[in-house]
Parts: sequence; structure tokens; C-alpha cells
Amino acid sequence: MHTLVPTSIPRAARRRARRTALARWLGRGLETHVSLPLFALLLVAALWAAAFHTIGAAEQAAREAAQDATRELVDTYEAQMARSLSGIDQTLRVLQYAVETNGPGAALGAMSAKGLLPPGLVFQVALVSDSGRVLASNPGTHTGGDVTRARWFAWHRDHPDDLPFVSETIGRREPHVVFSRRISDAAGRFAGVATVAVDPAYFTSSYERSRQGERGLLGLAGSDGVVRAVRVGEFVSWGQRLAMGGSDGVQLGASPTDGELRYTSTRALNGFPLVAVAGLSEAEQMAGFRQQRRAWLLGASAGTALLLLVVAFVSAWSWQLAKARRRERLAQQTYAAASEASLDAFFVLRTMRDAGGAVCDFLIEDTNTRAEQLTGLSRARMEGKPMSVMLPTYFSMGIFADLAAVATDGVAREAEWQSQLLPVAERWLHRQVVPVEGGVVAIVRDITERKLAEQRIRHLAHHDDLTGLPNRSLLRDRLGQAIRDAERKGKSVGLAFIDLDGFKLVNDGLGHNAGDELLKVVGERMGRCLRRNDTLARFGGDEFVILLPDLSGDPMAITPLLEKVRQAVTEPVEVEGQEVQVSCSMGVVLYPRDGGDANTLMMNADAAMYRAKENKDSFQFYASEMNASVEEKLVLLEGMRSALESCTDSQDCGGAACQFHLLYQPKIDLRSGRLFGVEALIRWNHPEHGLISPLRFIGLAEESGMIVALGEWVVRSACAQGQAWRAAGLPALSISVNVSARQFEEKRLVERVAQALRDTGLPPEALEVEVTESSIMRDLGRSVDKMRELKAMGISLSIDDFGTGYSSLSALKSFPISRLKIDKSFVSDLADSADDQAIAMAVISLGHKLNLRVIAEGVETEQQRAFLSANDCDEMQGYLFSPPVPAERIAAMLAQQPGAGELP
Ligand SMILES: Nc1nc2c(ncn2[C@@H]2O[C@H](COP(=O)(O)O[C@H]3[C@@H](O)[C@H](n4cnc5c(=O)[nH]c(N)nc54)O[C@@H]3COP(=O)(O)O)[C@@H](O)[C@H]2O)c(=O)[nH]1
Repeated sequence: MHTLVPTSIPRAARRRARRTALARWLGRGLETHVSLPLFALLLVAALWAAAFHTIGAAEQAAREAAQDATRELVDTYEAQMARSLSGIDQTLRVLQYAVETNGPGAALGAMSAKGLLPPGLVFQVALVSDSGRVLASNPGTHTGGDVTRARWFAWHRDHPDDLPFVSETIGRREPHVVFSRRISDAAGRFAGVATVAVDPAYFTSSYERSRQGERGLLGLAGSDGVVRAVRVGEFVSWGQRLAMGGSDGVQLGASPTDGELRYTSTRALNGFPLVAVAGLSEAEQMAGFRQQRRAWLLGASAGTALLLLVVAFVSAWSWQLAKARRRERLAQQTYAAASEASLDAFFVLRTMRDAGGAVCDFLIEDTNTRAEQLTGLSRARMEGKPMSVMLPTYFSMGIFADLAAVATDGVAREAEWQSQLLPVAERWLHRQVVPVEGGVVAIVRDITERKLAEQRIRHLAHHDDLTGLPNRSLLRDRLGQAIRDAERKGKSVGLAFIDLDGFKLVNDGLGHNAGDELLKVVGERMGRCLRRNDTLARFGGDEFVILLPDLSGDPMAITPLLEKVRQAVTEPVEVEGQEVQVSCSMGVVLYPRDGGDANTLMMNADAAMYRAKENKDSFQFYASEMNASVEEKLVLLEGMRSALESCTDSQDCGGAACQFHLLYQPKIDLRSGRLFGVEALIRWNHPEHGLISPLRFIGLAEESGMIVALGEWVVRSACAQGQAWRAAGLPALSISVNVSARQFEEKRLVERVAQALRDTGLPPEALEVEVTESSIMRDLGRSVDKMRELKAMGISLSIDDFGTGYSSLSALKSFPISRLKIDKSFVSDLADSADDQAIAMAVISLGHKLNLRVIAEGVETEQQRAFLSANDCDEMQGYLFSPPVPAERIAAMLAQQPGAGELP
């Protein structure tokens, strides 16, 4: 089983791959640029085969024709020669007869008389005696000559037969061929010879150039092979030796006479030992064929060249076309793959026009899977159908108009819309329509997520993260809009700045989560009090703003709403398992009465809110004089800055130019009544306004951040003073400094304190840092770390205003502190308030349980002191013993105190 699977699959795959490769090669083979050259080669081969075949046939025909012509020629020549020879022989026989009848002497005369002698110019007739003497001749020029040495004479003398003899061509000046016959007497004895000498040219005179050409051959040869006369063109010759073939056929060969290749045929001439030879020059006979062959070859070559040229051109064109097609196919495949994988839907649409040429519809030519999902229609259904049939709603939705515009203008367009159609109802879509040849392509993308993200970002940019309420920037927009509307309609706009009272306490005491929760609840409650057109914005921190557009202008008209908001805020809220209660202070302005623009309105509402803050839990309409306090604040801040500069510039911390100085309030041990420490308290001696209470400027220093530098100055001054007392030999005492929340949070606090100690030389054990519960609770972890660092240095820590904040008891356990300070608000009514008594007793008990010392501040009366002593409170601080006093007074007190100086 396990062997079958791995072997069968690859084999099948290989077979498939082979089939695919074969199909691909076959497909390639069918392509014009491949098949056409192959076909052309076949065609060329066929053409050349036909050409060679035709040439071969034509050659054959030409050769046969040449042979036939040769044959015919030799036939004719033979007939001519037969006639001529017959005539010559006739003359010889008549001579024989004439000799027989008239005797040798009168024979020629008798013949001449009878007109039987042939013309003397061509034929020389002679009679020769048996002794070899020419008896008579015509013309008579040869008469009397001796011919005994002539071969023919000897031949006739020696052969008794009556056969004709033909001599070779003899004679230089007058060449001739001698035809002869024996003359015998009645007893058959040799009696002489009758001869007819013939000019050899006679035998070739029938040579016709028109028939035989310039190099044809016509001749007469003896059966001995010696040519008697042969004519080639104009030239007649003789004496050559021919190889006499045995047959009567036509031979092709080089003539021994001149080496010319000829078709030659011979005929033996009846009655004479002669052969008629006729020949036709092969070159001349085949010239026509060869010319034709040249023409054919040229034609075939030209045809081949033309064909190859055409084929090369067509193939190159086809190759280019195939390449383009392949590229197109590849592009299409890539496009198809890409479009299938694409998250975009596309529609390839062919333009349909009406009779007037206007775009009236689109034919859906191609789509993709995403388009199917978008339309809920299958591709098969859509493709080839008009858009009006498949997507009719696109006409009513204006999409068709858009597509038509692109098809008409040829300019791409894009648009976004929210679909109303299933299956993508409510989804946001983006379309890009681009013109293409004969139509348009629409690419549609689902941009819902992007739209939602944009909406989210827009919302985040304009709304508060925590409460979801409009933020500062949206409020500004809406306020601007409300002002413009009011101006147009002659109406009024209300704006209320709201600051929560007591929020800081919750936030610092219960932590940020609780503060956040409180803000959310309060925001919701305020929102419920408003009209639909009103805006509630969170301005930052615990500040909210209410915008009330479209008002009549009567301040009283919005009073009930403001009251409703105030009450809603005052309702208790449960956060982090605890019930807390806050109130709000509202500053209210009206447009156009209190300001003509958004900035002025907001500034004035802020000023009114600060005024309301003085009473808390109330709202305050803006009055022009309120801005004075804001200005005052600015003046105070500026003054504080220069005052601080004056102090930090002077080297001794308490130089004459320094407007700040410290007072020291003694701390008394309740059991021994001894002064064991002092609390350093800052004072500002303003050059114009006189002494300013820290209650007026510490908060401002906190707000502006100046508290860090101011606090550092206090620490350094207190340390310097402590060291000064020690240097003066006064009893040692502890000096405590107040560290406010922002100062406590500052990263370099520990470093600054350490530096102050180093610089002044005060031992760390002599310094105590007072922090409030709320300062610690802002960031419990870090606060504890910081306290531990201070503690590690030897510095003591105490919790100031204990009981007014929300520190958890479990956290308290982990604080590295040595002292709890009961807030003076619990001490002031200690004599009358059972609650305050209970709180004081609880704090004392708690402190002791945690091994802490407990000090009560603001002790003004003896009853308070007595209560505290009775309830085991450890220490006290207050006017009862001493208000904050200058350093010199402390020195005096210490000096008067018997045995003072031991730290508790
Ligand atoms: N961060 C800093 N805060 C400081 C510094 N100096 C002062 N302060 C804080 O300013 C608040 C007001 O201080 P001050 O006007 O100095 O009032 C202190 C005492 O004068 C006052 N006190 C003392 N005994 C009595 C009393 O018997 N009756 C009474 N009505 N008031 C009394 O209490 C203030 C000391 O309070 P506390 O700090 O809680 O011990 C005040 O909150 C200061 O903390 C500074 O340098 N840095």
C-alpha cells in the first residue's frame, strides 16, 4: 500500500507533465511563425522537386529531340548521299558501258554527245587503261596521267569483282574523292578503270545552318573509318579517322574532329563502302533547353527567394504577434490572477450607444469573484448582459451617469458612496472608473473599515476620550457656529464654565480610576439636563462647558437649567465602592452681552467661574469687574516670580532683598510640655501689598509650577536655619517643612533635599518632611518609594492634615512615616463636636497602633489640649503655645527651656 502511493502519483504527474509539454510544443508548432516556415520549406522542396522534375523531363525531351533530329538528319543525309552516290555510280556504269560499246577512246565522247556526262566542275570523269594511263577525262586536264600508284587502280586490277571503290580524299590543291569501277573485257580480264572524282565539298553541300547550327556535323566516311568529307559549320575537312560504331543509333560523344560534344548518327550507304555521318552539337541542341532550364531555375530561385522573403516577413510578423499575444496572455493571466486575488471588485463594461451615439447602457464583459460578492450575482449571470438588466438600481443611484461621463469624456473619475443594496447594504464603497478602448473599467473597493476608522479618528479628534463628550476643539467650532447663527437670527448664546468642587479630593484620595469614574457619571448627569441642540463639552480635568445656542437673551431664562445641572452634580456618586459627593461652580456668560467673540466669552466665563468658586456649589453670571481678579492673579504670579528670583539670587537665603522669609511654629510634647521641634511656614513680604498669606500664593505657585523652586528655597532656608541654631549651641530640635503635592511628585525632590542638607550641614535626622495624604495617594507606588528614599537618608516623614483625605488604611501601614498630624479642622471643634472628638481619638489610636507619634495642630484652647492629653495624643502645635514666629524667637524659647534639646 505504502509503495503504491508514492510511485503512482509521480508517474501520473510525470505523464501529465509530458502531455502538457507535448501539448505546449504542438501548440507552439501550430503557431504561424513555426508552421509557416516549415510549410514554406516543404513548398520550396516541392517547387524545386517540380522544377528539377520539369527540367529533367525537358532535358530528356530535348535530348530525345536532339537524337530524333540527328536521326532525321542522318536519314535525310543518307537519302541524299544515296541519290548522289547512285548518280556517281550511274556515271561509272555508263562509262563501263560506253567503253564496252564504243571502246575506251570514244567512250567519253559518246557520253558527252548523248549528254550523259555530269558537270565537269564537280565531277571529273576519267577512263584509265589497264596500264594505268588516263585515257580520257572530262575535263580533259588529267588525260595522259599515270595512276598506277593509285590505290583504287591496284584494287581494281587485283579484284575481278565489279564493285565500286571509293578512295580517300586526295589532292592538296584540288582535293577529291575518287569513285571507280573496273572495266573488264569480254573475257573478264582487267581492261581499265572508270573513275569519277568528286570534290569532297559536294558531299557536305546539303549542310543547312538553320537546321544543323554552327557546330553541326555532316560528313561521309569510308567503311575504313577515314573521313572523306566532313563539314562543321562552314568548315569542310577530311582525312580524320572516325570510330565507327556498329549500331545505327545516335551516340553522344566528343567528336574526334574538333572535340565538340555531339549527337552523332551514322548510316552505311548501300552499294558503297561509305558511311553517312550526321551530328548535331549537343550544346546547340540543348541550348534552348538550357536557356529554359536557366529560366526555370531562375524562376524557382526567385520564387523561393520571394517565398522565403514573404515567409520570413510573415513569420517575423507572426512571431511578433505571438510574442505580443503571449505577453498579452501573460498579462491577462497575471491580471486574472491579480484580480481574483484582489480585494477590489472590477467590472469591465463595454459601452452601448443609442442611434444618436449617446451612451445608453453598458454590457458587462468581465468581472471577478469580489464583484460577485459585492453584487450577489454570479459572474456567469452577469457577463454578457447589459447593466440595465443586471444592476438596474445603478441607474437610479447615479452610478450609470458617472460611468457614461467617463466613457464620453475619457477622463477617469472616482467617488465614494454608501451602498443601499444587499448584500453590501450600509457599507461604504469607493469606485474608480477609468476609460478603456470601447468602454470603461470600474474598480470598486469596500472602504467601510477605513470610513469607520476615519469616523473614529474624527470622533477622537473632537471628543473626549474618557467621557465621550465633545472636546475643547469641537466646542470651539460649535461656539463659533452658534455665534454666527445667533448673529444672523438676532438671538443669544449661553456659555457656562463648570468646575467640580471637591473633585481633587476624590481623585487624590481614591485614585485616578475613581476620579475618572466620577467624571463620567457627572458628565452623563449634566448631559441629561440639556436640550438636544445644547452641547456639553469636557474642557479638561474636572472642567466642563455647557453651550446653549438659540437663547432669548434673558439670563433668567437659563437659570432653571443651571440649577438643574448643579443639583444633578451634587447627587452622591458611588465610585470604587465608596459614596462620594462633589458639587460644581459655574461661571456663565451670554453672547452678545458678555462678549462678541468666542475667546472673550470663554475668558469671561472662566472669570465668572472663579468667582463662583469662592462660594462653591453655585453659579455666577459674569460681571465686568470680575476680570480684575484674573488680572490680579496674573500680577501676583509675576510678583512671585520676581520675588523668587530676588531670594535665589541672594546667597544667604534670607538676604535683605529676599521678599520671602520663614516663620517657625513650635511643636510641643504634650506630656513633658517641652518644645522639641518647629514647622517652617513661608511668608511673602510684598513691597506693595505687604505681608501675603501662603493661602493666597501657594495654590498659585502649585498651578504655575513655581512651587518646585519655591519649595526648594524653603527646604534650603529651613536647613540653613536649623544648622545656624545648632551652630549657636542651642538644643537640637527637629525642623519640619511642608512639601506640596506637585513638589512631592517632582522627580528630583530627594536629590534637592539631599543637596540642601549637604550644602547646609544639617544632619538629616533633624529634618522632617510633611506631606498630605492626597499628595501620597496621587501615585501611591512612587510616593512610597520616594518616602523610603528620604527615610533611608535619615529624614523623618509625617502625614499632614490627616483625616481630610482618602488614604486607605492598608496603604498607611506601608508608609515609612513617623508621625500623623491631626488636621486643625478636627481640633477646632474638639470641645463641642462629638464627631471631631471621635475622629481625633480614632487617629490617635490608629497612629499608636502603627507605632507612630500623633500630633494635633491648630490647638488654640486649654480644653483642646486637655482633651488631647487625656486621649494620649503625643504632641501639639497651635496658637495656645505659640503662633509661627521668626527664628530669633525660637532661639529665645529654646534658650529659656530647661534641659531642652533632646529629640523625642
Ligand atoms: N507647601 C508649603 N505650604 C506651606 C508653606 N508654608 C505654609 N504653607 C501652607 O500654607 C497654608 C497656610 O499656612 P499658614 O498661613 O502658615 O498657616 C499655618 C499656621 O499658621 C496655621 N496655624 C497654626 N496654629 C494654628 C492655630 O492654632 N489656629 C489656626 N487657625 N491656625 C493655626 O496652620 C497652618 C499650618 O498648617 P499645616 O501646614 O497643615 O501644619 C498651610 O496649609 C500650610 O501648610 C510652605 O513653606 N510650603
